Amino acid sequence: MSVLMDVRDLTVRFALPKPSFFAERPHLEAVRQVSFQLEAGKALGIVGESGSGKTTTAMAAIRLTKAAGGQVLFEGDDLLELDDEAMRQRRRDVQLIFQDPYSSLNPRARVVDIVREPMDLMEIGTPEERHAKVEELFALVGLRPDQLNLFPHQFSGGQRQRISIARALTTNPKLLVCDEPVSALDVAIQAQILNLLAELKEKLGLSYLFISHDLGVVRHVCDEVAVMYLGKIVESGPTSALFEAPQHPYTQALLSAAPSLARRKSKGYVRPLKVSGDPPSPINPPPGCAFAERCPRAQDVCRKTPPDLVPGAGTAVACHYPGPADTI
Ligand SMILES: Nc1ncnc2c1ncn2[C@@H]1O[C@H](COP(=O)(O)OP(=O)(O)OP(=O)(O)O)[C@@H](O)[C@H]1O
Repeated sequence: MSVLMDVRDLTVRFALPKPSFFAERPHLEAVRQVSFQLEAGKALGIVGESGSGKTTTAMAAIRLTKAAGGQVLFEGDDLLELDDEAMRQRRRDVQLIFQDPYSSLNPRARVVDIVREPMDLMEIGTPEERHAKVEELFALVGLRPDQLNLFPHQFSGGQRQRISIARALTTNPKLLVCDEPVSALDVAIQAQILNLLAELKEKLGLSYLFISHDLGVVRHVCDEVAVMYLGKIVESGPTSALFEAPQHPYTQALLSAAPSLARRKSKGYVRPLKVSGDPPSPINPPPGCAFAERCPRAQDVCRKTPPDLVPGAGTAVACHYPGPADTI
């Protein structure tokens, strides 16, 4: 298997407003030396609580957010170093699917034009070829040809996500970055869209960077999973190893809080996380392991020394005391 994307020590800092004229400008380190590899034709899920840095990692990896450091080798080219023209060419290889198909489609345009637009902007093919491609993709994502001239409001949420997927596929991308692609949809529709994404991955040999706070969703689609906590990957590995034998106490807490589909469907259900407290502030991250304050296994070393991400038999884990859940 060949590596499509090799991310090394990716770091992203955001400047925050100055608290006073004389004070130094504070920074928030949203992504802290994150490294991962994505193989061609595979899906890597990035999971974690809100604010853990999932979206910023993905956006920095495809240069839509500025990185403060690191490398992103995409088929060997460092995306962070490419000049504008080379990056423009590379943009065809990477497309995005957003959470909210309601707001990401222009309400005043017919869907045929919405889907064709990336090819128009990137001057791909003749007008006839572009139209034929739209028709082909419409069928591929499960929409009917007689729906081509309708407007977005004439479609359901799931159908609108199908339109977004068709649009993303017009440039024949190698990588789709899917940022919470089913979070805005009813649970019953979520499965249909996840199945479609899994099917397209096989048919087209696509790779996915798949961002979700929902482990159940990631399990459906991803070959590998990386768990983020306060801007760092704390555990990563093949999906089966991560779900069956998680080694990091934070992954174990996330998994034990992941509800069954039936519970998620029940009205008013709020997902609990079986650890107390909140993550520390990313403005002043603690010197040791960021999870130490919430961790049932934490010892002195955890509060002082940050653990490295170390490969193990199943997953790679950044913890001074990794081990199965029943050791908590
Ligand atoms: N433009 C920005 N300026 C300042 N801080 C930001 C900016 N964008 C994100 N952050 C901060 O960076 C951290 C990571 O945010 P990010 O959106 O990547 O997390 P996430 O895991 O994707 O969360 P969510 O699931 O809520 O989107 C958070 O502390 C967030 O407040």
